[in-house]
Amino acid sequence: MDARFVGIEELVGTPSVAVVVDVMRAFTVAPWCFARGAEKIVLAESLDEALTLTARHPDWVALKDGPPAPGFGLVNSPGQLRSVDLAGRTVVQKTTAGTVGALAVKDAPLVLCASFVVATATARVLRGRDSATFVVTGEEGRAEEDLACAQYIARAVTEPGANAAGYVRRAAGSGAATELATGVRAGAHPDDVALCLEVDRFPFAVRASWDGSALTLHPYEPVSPAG
Ligand SMILES: O=C(O)[C@H](CS(=O)(=O)O)OP(=O)(O)O
Ligand SMILES: [Mg+2]
Repeated sequence: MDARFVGIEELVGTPSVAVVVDVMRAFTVAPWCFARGAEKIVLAESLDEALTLTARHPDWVALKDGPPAPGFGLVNSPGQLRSVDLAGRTVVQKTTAGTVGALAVKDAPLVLCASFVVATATARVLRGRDSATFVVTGEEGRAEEDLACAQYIARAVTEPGANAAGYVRRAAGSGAATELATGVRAGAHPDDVALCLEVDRFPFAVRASWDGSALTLHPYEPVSPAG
């Protein structure tokens, strides 16, 4: 598989397959929402749009990064989310990097939102594809945690069972991990870094598709053989 690794600003045209990587924390959080029972996640373009959507749909719940804020019932923290019951709920997610990256490739025929917790499932969806564009969402395409995860997934496509340890070590040493661990990033839980570094916590991938009015995430089961 021909793998390209680009920042959001470096995207040119519409890729046929896009894998949007945000390890810390948007696309670790999204699978956690599904694990806690969420039915779908709607990606908002702005905080205002997130609040407009939840005003229109009072049973939906808005999630943003940074500190807790009025109108947002959830924060972008896997450590905080893992004890929240989201059974049947629709989550509206808006973050600084991850959701922006997914919206930047919304016209691509296949968009996957990925992190270490869904790495192998994501690789299995990609198996057999000629090419994939990995969108490295953090730090203008240079975020080490996102790049390491993207490179691991690309490798796992052609090398099932590839050892993730070196990639996880790179992510553990990233600036984002340090910021989360030292309280620089608001809305964090002490377990966030560890939860973001868990490889294959979940057996499903996460697919983004346009549902007519919004880019919406759902769990997506790979159909290719296991591995
Ligand atoms: O919530 C996060 O960890 C980040 C916040 S920021 O990029 O450091 O401002 O957002 P994300 O979109 O999940 O990378
Ligand atoms: Mg990030």
